[in-house]
Amino acid sequence: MLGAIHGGHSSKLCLGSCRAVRPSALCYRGLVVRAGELPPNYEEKMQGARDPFAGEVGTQFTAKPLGQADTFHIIRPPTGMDKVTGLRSRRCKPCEAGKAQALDSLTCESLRNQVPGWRLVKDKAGHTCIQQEWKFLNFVSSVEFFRRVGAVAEMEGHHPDLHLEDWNRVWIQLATHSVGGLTENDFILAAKINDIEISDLRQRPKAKPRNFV
Ligand SMILES: C[C@H](O)[C@H](O)[C@H]1CNC2=NC(N)=NC(=O)C2=N1
Repeated sequence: MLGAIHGGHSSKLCLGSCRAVRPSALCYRGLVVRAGELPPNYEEKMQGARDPFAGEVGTQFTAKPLGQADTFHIIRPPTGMDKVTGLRSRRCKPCEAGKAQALDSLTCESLRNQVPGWRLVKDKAGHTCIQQEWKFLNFVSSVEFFRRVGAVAEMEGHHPDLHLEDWNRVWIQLATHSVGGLTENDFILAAKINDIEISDLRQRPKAKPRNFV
């Protein structure tokens, strides 16, 4: 459960989850709100937040605590930290046609460097997309991989093009169809797809013959 946001900016990068000290109210940038009325895009602001240190709690965080004595506080990570903590921890944003712009090639190249295994290609319509290929144990494992990817895509509201041929050869293409090119959503989803556990689906390395002595 996340707590109040201490108005100050932490100079330390603090990662980890937050724990309520005593859930009585939230002090958000000096504004005390009831826990039920979380400010908008609260999760985004809490990215990389952490538990307060004992000393911080003990000293009420500073001489001038922003919340009530019994609010619970979180030291916010420095502004813009989400750019540093990586694509995997970010969320895709809904993109309506005409509102989002496709990324330029320089930006695509730098984002591509953050998603190992993916490469920039042209899809069948000639639009730039990113693609990665896999080979799985069998047809069932390939379909299970699609199921796992589908769950992440639905969670993010951003969807890949899934291809499966020769019963266990899989490739995925990612592009933002509403802009006809690549947006950050594609790289965020690519990073999350890279995080999917697939060791149970891959071809097992050929067992070496064991010498029975
Ligand atoms: C509103 C919402 O963002 C759109 O319907 C989403 C759904 N999933 C999507 N997935 C992809 N790959 N491209 C899109 O443009 C897209 N649009």
